[in-house]
Formats: sequence, C-alpha cells, structure tokens
Amino acid sequence: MSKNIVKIVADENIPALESMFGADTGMQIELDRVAGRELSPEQLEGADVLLVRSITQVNEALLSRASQLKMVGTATIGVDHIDQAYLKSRGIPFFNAPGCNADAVVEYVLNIIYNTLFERRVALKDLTVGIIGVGNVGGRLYERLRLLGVSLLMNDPPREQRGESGFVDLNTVIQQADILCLHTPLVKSGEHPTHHLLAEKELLALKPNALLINAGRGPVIDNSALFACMERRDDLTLVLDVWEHEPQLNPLLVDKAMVATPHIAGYSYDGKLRGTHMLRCRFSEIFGIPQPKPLSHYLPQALIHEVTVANDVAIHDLMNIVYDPYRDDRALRKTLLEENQPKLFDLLRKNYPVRREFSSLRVLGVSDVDKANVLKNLGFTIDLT
Ligand SMILES: NC(=O)c1ccc[n+]([C@@H]2O[C@H](COP(=O)([O-])OP(=O)(O)OC[C@H]3O[C@@H](n4cnc5c(N)ncnc54)[C@H](O)[C@@H]3O)[C@@H](O)[C@H]2O)c1
Ligand SMILES: O=C(O)[C@H](O)[C@H](O)COP(=O)(O)O
Repeated sequence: MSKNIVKIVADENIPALESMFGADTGMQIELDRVAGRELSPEQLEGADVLLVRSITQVNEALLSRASQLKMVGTATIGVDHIDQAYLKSRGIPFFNAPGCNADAVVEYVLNIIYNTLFERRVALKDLTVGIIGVGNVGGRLYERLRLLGVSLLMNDPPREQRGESGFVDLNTVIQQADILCLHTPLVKSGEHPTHHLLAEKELLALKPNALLINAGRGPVIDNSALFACMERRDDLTLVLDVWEHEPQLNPLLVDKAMVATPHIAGYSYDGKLRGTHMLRCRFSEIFGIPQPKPLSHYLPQALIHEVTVANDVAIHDLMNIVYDPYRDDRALRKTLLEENQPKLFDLLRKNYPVRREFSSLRVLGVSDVDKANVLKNLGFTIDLT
C-alpha cells in the first residue's frame, strides 16, 4: 500500500465497526461513517474499503472517484444492490455476508406462524408449509420445521438444476401450501429470474385461506397485482416485511397485510454483528492481517437470557419474550399517514432496538422431553439433562 492509513467508508448503520476494526487490526484505520442512501462519489475519494448495507447502489457511477478501492463489502445477505460485474471489471474484491441474518429471518417467520396459528386454534402438523427459495434462510426454515415433523414443500429450480432432489414446481407449491414463505434473492435476468415471480396468475392460484409471507425482496411479488388480488380474495392472510419501491410504501397494501414490517426480518443484533464479523474476516484476508477474535467475544449476553417455565408453556409466548414482530408492525403503521413516510421507514430501521435470537434465551424447567425437544429444534437453548 502506498500509505499507512487505511480509509474505510462505511454505512452508519453497520454496528461494531469501531470495535472490530479497531486496535486489534494493528493498522491505522480512518473510519468514515456515511448515510447509505445519500452516499456520493466525492465521499469515496481516497477510500480503500467501502462497506455498505442494502440501501446503497454500488455501481460505476458511485465508484467513479474511488480509484484506490481494495475491497467492497456488504453487511447483508442480498446482493441485488451491487454491480458485481463492474467490480470484477475493475478487479475489486467483493464480499457479502452469506447467512449472517438467516436465523433472524427464520425466527421472524416462525414467530408469525406460531402466533397466527395459536389465535386460530390450528395445529401446524395439520398444515403444509411451502418454501420458495431454499438457500440459507429457506433451508434453515425447512430444517427447523422438518425436525418438528411439519409437512413441507420446497421450490428451488436452481438447486434442482444442479441435480438435487426433493423439490416441486412453482405451481405445485403455490396450489398446495397453506403457508407459503418466499426466500429467494431478487434476480432480474438469467434462467431463473425472481422479479414478479408471483404475479396475478400465481397469486390467484394460492390455496384457499393461505398465509403468504414475503421476507425476501419486495419485487419478487408484483405489488400491484398483490393489492388487486387481496381486494378479490379476503380468504388470504398476508405478511410483508419487504416491499416494492422501498422506502416508499403503498398504504393501501399495508392495510391489506395482517403483519407489515419495515424490512427488519433479519435485524437481530446477533445477525448484524455476524455480518460485521464476516466482513472483518474478509478484511483480514485482503490486508494480510490476523483474523479477528471470535464473534462470541463481541456479542453481549441478552438482557433476558434465562427463563423458567412450566411444561405447558405456550411456544408463541416464549418466542414473544425474545422478539415480538407485532411491535414492528405497530411502529410501521404509525408512519403511514405522515408526509415523510419514506424517511420514517428508514428511521425505524436506523433506530431499531436491540433484538436477540431464540438461542440467546436459556429455557429452564421443562421436564417433558418431547416439549424440550420441540423448543430445542425451534432454536432455544435447552439443557436436556
Ligand atoms: N427481510 C430481510 O430482512 C432479509 C434478510 C436476509 C435476506 N433477505 C433476502 O432473502 C434472500 C435469500 O437469502 P438466503 O440467505 O437464503 O440466500 P441464498 O442465496 O442462500 O438462497 C437463495 C435461494 O433461492 C434460490 N433461488 C434463486 N432463484 C430462484 C427462483 N427463481 N425460484 C426459486 N428459488 C430460487 C437459490 O437457488 C437459493 O437456494 C436474500 O437474497 C435477500 O434478498 C431478506
Ligand atoms: O439482505 C439482507 O441481508 C437483508 O435484507 C438485510 O436485513 C438488509 O438490511 P439493510 O442492509 O437494508 O439494513
């Protein structure tokens, strides 16, 4: 390197950069925190490293003045905001954080499923759950539900094309799933595009009384067609964490959703820190310095980290102790009538409270082995002695 100071330009909402990219790097780091949506080419002059979240479009225009960039990282799973071909053409190494917040998304989905079924007095074992996109998120959701004996359908043409088995086609999962969960990336071209994967025809074909959950990317469902479909089909229940045209929401569509949240399904503190840590590991490789301390070194104990319950504790009650998505739903709805709704959407995300994952809660007092196994399979920490 031509200079001793490494300049990192980073989104203001990537946590723990100060501690993970601090003294233990043994380097002189200049950390420039920026607002991701407003980042300009001028702010990248002299930058060695750019670290973003999903709201920053990283492309030729943004990087036009970043002549000495040695690494671009996104503290997210999704990569649809990154022009990877352009980065490759300039030889700039790029990294995302695969799986970093997958458990958080899975727990968002499980929480909503358990709360909804409890209210409706319906048992999960009597339903079929369909998963479209069975990667890190969908795969972990599948695994937790499989361990519980739930009937499952998986749709993932790219995996099927690679010779893996056990998948069904899109029509089958749409027509047969009582609960349909979308966990694909947003892909606009190629053999398996996901943009508007669910449009009018697919939405109208959903199984009667289906629960549709999108915690992938907003444009995977045609939101106009979704609104029209919800007008025609009051049997459907809709849960949306992601939206077409974020941060601008269609309040009429929000109104149709049983749960509406501001793209926070993956926002556990564990997941965010895991994302930062993954980028820190890649930073070590690029700059040839030792790997950081393990993630557990940076992750604090949860504020509520142990609870003693009876055997017949309701599972959704335990989930709500760790995380209550309905709180996020209420907060989003309050912003809808405001003129600056898009700004408030971003603010809800920026000021998101510390939320932990199920594993941060040690559950004591369950002597029933079957119940203890269910809780363990759902992700809680259980001592099975
Ligand atoms: N709401 C949130 O907070 C949040 C958090 C994390 C991730 N996400 C989104 O969820 C997406 C999935 O995350 P992941 O970690 O599981 O990604 P992943 O890359 O591990 O898995 C995606 C899966 O989707 C499959 N897929 C691709 N095209 C498909 C198609 N046309 N039909 C069906 N399946 C298809 C892939 O083969 C892969 O198995 C991310 O790309 C991101 O956009 C959202
Ligand atoms: O792709 C991801 O990892 C998630 O969608 C992530 O939660 C996005 O968060 P953001 O970067 O928008 O803060």
